[in-house]
Amino acid sequence: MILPTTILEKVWGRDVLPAPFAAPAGVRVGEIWFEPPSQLPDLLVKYLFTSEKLSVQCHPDAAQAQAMGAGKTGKEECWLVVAAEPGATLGIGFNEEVGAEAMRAAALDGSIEDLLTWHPVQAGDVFYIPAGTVHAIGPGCSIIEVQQNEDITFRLFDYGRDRELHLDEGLKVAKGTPYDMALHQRLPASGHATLVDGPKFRLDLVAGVPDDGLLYSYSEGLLVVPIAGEVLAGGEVVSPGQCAWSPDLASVSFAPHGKALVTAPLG
Ligand SMILES: O=P(O)(O)OC[C@H]1O[C@@H](O)[C@@H](O)[C@@H](O)[C@@H]1O
Repeated sequence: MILPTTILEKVWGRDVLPAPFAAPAGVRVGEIWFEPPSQLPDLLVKYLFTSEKLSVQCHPDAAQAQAMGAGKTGKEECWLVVAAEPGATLGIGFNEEVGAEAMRAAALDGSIEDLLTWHPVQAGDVFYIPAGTVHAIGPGCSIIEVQQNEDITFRLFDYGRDRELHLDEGLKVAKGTPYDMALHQRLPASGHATLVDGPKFRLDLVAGVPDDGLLYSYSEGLLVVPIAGEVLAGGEVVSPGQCAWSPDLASVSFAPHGKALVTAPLG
């Protein structure tokens, strides 16, 4: 079942999108969401298109979201950079440990931007972002994001834009630590790759036809996101730029030379 999309306009979005997407006239598209189906409500897949920096922000985990009355599951996310302009960077984690008071002061005067580690990126970079990680996506990126389906973002700093900040909530959950580079990887030139294996979801790159191990791992409902070539799911042709739900991986047909992401919730 191909999922319907919702387009979100963002101050940092783009009015010209890479194929196969097209922005409606006059709309600065920041995010395209694939609406989660009732059979699999826990995960949200989005494309992000950036022309400016996103806010410096963080997300709570489940316990924090519940304690704050802000949600149930919290939000962990994973980014796959599908295209990046030369010099594109993602701010993730801090260059050095930052204490809560120093972080508050840096968020208030904007110097938090300079305390972040700006990682140079290219197509194929993958970053898992645990709850509490302070981050800011930079301009010039097209990203596929897989996230827990809860829309809680605490903005710490927004470059003086006229948008709401959530400094007190954000500082309760923000970790003032460097990013753990063990959570970064690059897509291999060939072959399958497990990109995320918990705690909240699993995400794999399927290159060509999945092996038995992968079929076993995805024996229940999943989302499939073709990135090169089409797949067949539930009798529908699913193309790059689309996302489909399937009751299991065995019901999806992959082209021998195609590439697709598959993802399913864990726990
Ligand atoms: O608060 P802004 O800058 O609009 O960014 C909001 C966006 O941030 C990204 O890092 C992701 O977490 C997206 O899921 C989220 O929608």
